[in-house]
Amino acid sequence: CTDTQKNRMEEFFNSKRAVGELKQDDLVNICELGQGNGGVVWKVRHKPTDKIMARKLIYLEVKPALKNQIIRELKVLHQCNSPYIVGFYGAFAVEAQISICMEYMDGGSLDLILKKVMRIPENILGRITVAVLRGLSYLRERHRIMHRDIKPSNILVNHQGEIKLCDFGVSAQLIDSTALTFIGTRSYMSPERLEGTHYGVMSDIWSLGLSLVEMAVGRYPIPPPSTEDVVDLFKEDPHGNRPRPEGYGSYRGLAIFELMEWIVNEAPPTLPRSLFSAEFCDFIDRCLKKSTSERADLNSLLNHSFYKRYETESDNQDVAAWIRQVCRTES
Ligand SMILES: CC1(C)CNC(=O)c2sc(Nc3ccc(I)cc3F)c(C(=O)N[C@@H]3CCCNC3)c2C1
Ligand SMILES: [Mg+2]
Repeated sequence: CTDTQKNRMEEFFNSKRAVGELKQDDLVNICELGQGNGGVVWKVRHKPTDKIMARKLIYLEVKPALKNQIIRELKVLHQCNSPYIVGFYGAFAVEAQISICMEYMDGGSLDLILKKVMRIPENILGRITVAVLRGLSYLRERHRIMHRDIKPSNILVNHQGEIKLCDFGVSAQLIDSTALTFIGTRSYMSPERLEGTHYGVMSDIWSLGLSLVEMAVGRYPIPPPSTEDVVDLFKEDPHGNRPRPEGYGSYRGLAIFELMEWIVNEAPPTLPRSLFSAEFCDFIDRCLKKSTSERADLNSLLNHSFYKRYETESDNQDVAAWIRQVCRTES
């Protein structure tokens, strides 16, 4: 943890103390930030403190007892304090709506960023990898939980160049019951999880690998684009700065079930060696091993040359500059 990171967390902690107990009537909607599967997120202002927050609304048709248990368990999020985890202000329920109020990340989520640019450059993907692995390590070491929903839309960035995780499940036993209701994008799920066998943090590693390939190539990587397709993508714009043309990379492929079958039965996607560094290609191959016994675990990835190349950066200025540039080309 660098001094800057410590100061920022101290700052957040103080602003959180000023907010105190969150109440529905204290929040004013500013604009909608996104619609996920089973949840919508609003940019809101907390009137008593004028703080800007992100408020996630989740519609959960469950018995009041279960709803109160979820709210109680969400309080664990007050203990999740890390430079790589989105800050948490509090959670409350009004009728069947659960509200989770969190730090507003003004760069948005990586799925929305990816819609603006053709692809995310390898050096930025390296910094994203460092943040995700450190976030996963924090959750495992300090809270003994895995994320369960690693994908570009759950990795958020801001103009300070910070990269943080959100939407991880803290109320474990409720997750699986509710996860079935939030079918959503099971397409980031690992083969073992799709097969319904037991899964663990190794499943998060698969999801990280798949997310990195999607952000590197610019489209969901299953079924894999032919190497020619990928080379064409890069020929058009090697630096991937141009906003993508309409329909580019939009996923017209397999239906969700065929997709799940493909993930379980076919070979995993790989990165073309001609377009990415050997370390990045190797890192991806180790994340996307279908068998969990062959797949790299968190600790070995924290010692991988691709991670090592980017973990030394102490400030976030490279990412901050890139976010500014991307947000300037407002598409
Ligand atoms: C069931 C649930 C609401 C309660 N238990 C849960 O434990 C959670 S927690 C949590 N979110 C969350 C987590 C950390 C931060 I920081 C911010 C957050 F919004 C979520 C959450 O949002 N889940 C969404 C529901 C829609 C489909 N995608 C996953 C949950 C799940
Ligand atoms: Mg989400």
